[in-house]
Amino acid sequence: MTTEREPALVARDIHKAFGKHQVLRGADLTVEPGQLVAVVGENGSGKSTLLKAVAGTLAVDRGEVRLGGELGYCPQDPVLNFNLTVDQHLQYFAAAHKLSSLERADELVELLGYEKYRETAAGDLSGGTRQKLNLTLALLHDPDVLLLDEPYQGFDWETYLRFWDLVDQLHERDKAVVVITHLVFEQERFDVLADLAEGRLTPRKAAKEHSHAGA
Ligand SMILES: Nc1ncnc2c1ncn2[C@@H]1O[C@H](COP(=O)(O)OP(=O)(O)OP(=O)(O)O)[C@@H](O)[C@H]1O
Repeated sequence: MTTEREPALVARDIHKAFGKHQVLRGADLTVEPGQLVAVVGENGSGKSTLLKAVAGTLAVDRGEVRLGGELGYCPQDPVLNFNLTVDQHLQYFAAAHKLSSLERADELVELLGYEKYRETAAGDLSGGTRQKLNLTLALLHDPDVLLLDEPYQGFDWETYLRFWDLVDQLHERDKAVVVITHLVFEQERFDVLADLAEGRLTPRKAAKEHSHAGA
């Protein structure tokens, strides 16, 4: 018996212009729980604009977004307070999400390998470490839908591989994950590639084996 589930994310007919520049012109995206989706497209095609629109940090001109659960958004530019330490960021975000413990934060810091910077102010961190903190903050409340805008910029190779271990774990736990990527070699990791061109998204199945097929 198959049970119909609500999509994790539905974005419909998203339009966004900056002045006369129509960047999004009716973009549609549906993501199911447990789906890993790549948004690909040329520089300037509107990928970050789309994610901001879906995350609700940018007002759209037209269109609708529906989420089937809690959202986590990791923007391209870390939004950190440079005067606060890593630990202070974790504590404030945990409080904002009303989390009773920092267990998940500890796990993520360890997995991304930046424990030794916990007492360091964000302003003194390297770009890659700031990005690790940015990603940790997006994942802290264990969201159901994750939007990641080139989340591994500045990561060294080891951290990049750990990032993918983390995404695999989320995938297995039925989280919906949308990642903006430029890297052709990693496209086989995804269930769906959504091409953004001329303001619209065209989804196509990635070449990988579909572990969820028929499940
Ligand atoms: N706040 C803004 N004001 C004016 N124009 C903007 C603004 N934000 C984005 N744009 C323009 O919208 C277009 C799409 O930008 P966006 O950053 O979404 O592209 P992208 O596909 O993510 O690019 P990249 O691959 O280079 O990261 C670009 O032409 C950009 O200059």
